[in-house]
Amino acid sequence: MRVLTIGLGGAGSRVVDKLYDHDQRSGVHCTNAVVIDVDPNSLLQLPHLPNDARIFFPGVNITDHAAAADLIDIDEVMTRLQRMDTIEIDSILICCGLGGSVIDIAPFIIEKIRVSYVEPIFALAILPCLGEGKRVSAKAADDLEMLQELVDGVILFDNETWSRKLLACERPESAGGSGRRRQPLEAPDPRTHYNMLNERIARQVGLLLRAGEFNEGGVEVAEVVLDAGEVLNTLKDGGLVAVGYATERLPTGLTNLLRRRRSLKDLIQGSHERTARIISLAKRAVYEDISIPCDLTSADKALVLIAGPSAELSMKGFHAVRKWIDRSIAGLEMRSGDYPVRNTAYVGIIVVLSGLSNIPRVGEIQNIRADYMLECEEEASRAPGDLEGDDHASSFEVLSPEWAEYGDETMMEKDEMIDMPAGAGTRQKDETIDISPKPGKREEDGDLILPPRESGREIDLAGSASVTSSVPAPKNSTFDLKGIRVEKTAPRDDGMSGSASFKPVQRPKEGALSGERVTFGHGQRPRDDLFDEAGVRMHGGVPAPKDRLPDGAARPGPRPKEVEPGRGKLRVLDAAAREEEEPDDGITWIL
Ligand SMILES: Nc1nc2c(ncn2[C@@H]2O[C@H](COP(=O)(O)OP(=O)(O)OP(=O)(O)O)[C@@H](O)[C@H]2O)c(=O)[nH]1
Repeated sequence: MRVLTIGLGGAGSRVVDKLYDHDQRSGVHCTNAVVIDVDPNSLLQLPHLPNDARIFFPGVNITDHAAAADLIDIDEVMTRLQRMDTIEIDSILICCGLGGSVIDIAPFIIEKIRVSYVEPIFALAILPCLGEGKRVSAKAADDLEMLQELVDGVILFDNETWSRKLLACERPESAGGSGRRRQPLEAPDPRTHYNMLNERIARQVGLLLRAGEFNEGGVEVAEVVLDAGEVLNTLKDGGLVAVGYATERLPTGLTNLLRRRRSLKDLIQGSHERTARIISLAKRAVYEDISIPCDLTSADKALVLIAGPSAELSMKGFHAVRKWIDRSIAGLEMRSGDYPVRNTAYVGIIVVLSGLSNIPRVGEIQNIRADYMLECEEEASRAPGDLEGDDHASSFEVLSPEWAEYGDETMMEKDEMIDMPAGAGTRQKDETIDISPKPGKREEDGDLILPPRESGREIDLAGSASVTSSVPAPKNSTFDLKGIRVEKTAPRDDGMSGSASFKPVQRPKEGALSGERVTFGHGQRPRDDLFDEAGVRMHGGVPAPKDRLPDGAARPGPRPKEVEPGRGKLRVLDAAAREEEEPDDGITWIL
């Protein structure tokens, strides 16, 4: 699908930068990108976007993050958008971090975009970590509700879940793969940490955006598997959306080659392995490697896409997965396709669940908001006038000294990014600072020039002044301490535990979909013939369907057409080099 991606604020800009990078490397070129921010350092540090894709609105006092949205001139943004070549786009994707300040311009921008564009607008929204404090979570809950009303679908990514995953665990790369393990991640700096999260987002969402597109070596593309319309229809009117994405490295090496050639028995065995691999990948995509943990049975629509070398794409496994998802979701719309990719060492699967009504983390931030509002009211009744100060404190009290130190370092680094005239340390108050992110930048310099200050105060470009002073620390530094949960100062236990109502996501018992011959337990599923067609049966550990889960009689009306898997071929460039670059689960189809 051809998409115009718009990044708002630090998180949105960095995510769009990553999406753009993946798109360029894939050779598909289906992404137009533009990012908007009031923090010059955040824009300067984006490694991939061209300069004219960065829109900077300088503020009089950029540490006043509450006013970030006031600084942005929506008409100027629209003019820039209209200058872009967006004639062929299928949709618009607004990327943003919930709980930030630049997201406040979303309603104004979306309103204007609706006037000028007919394409559907989606949002890719990032939920903050719990450790960022109750105030951020509370604002995130507000922001999410605001977005839901404005756009056609909100794809969610949860920083909390993925931060834990990336930081804490060391788990096998894959059950049947080469056995490589992820390295445990120790004490990452915020930049690396966000970079890892953004890489994950770009893989999950980027591939979905490219699902119906092919690279320029189009002659090798035999057939479209899932076109943009299928992806759009899954996301559209979808409310909240989660994207699951799991990959597995295929066994390689001489032993594997010999084993394959040995006998017919091995061939049959190989076929079983391929089936089991697809099924176990689907399980992982839905229950583990999903952008935000959710209840599969509360989804309205689903889309399944498997990809990898065509010889490794077991149709039996694919059909089993399709049936499983189709029977599990509450709604009626199910789309699927396969996506043969040459020269890749990975098999992967994407599962999109949309129209989700049960997402524990969303419930959690809503509860935190209620809790936080109560606290604010109590605070206000105790000491009216002090609330604002406390408010600021609540966002920063969770920061440990190490991170605070890092924050200062980061800000110093950010200062270094700014190209200041000689003698910057003693610069005059009216000096104009020209920040040129990259040599060669010509056209858009106007956006990256801070205006002279009127008052005698110096502009604090990095927003670092208030961190070390008695003034509350600034919130809009590029890599501030957000996203990192520090147990020591996390919100009060009682506050959190009282309010967070986690409904555990239903999971099947291990082995439920572990292979070809799996059987149903008693009373768990509405129908016993679930996987009959594919010769696969399920154990009883699969999540029991909710009331709305369809059984034969409960599904009214005609079923929508289910997409039959097609066959397409995507040329993969330099797969070996990509393997070097992406030692974890980087499937080479992104090239
Ligand atoms: N995944 C990811 N999340 C981020 C990143 N940067 C920030 N976030 C999250 O997004 C939320 C909003 O942060 P930003 O987008 O930087 O905020 P902003 O809109 O630029 O404005 P300020 O709040 O003034 O910084 C934060 O609370 C973090 O949880 C990033 O690079 N990747």
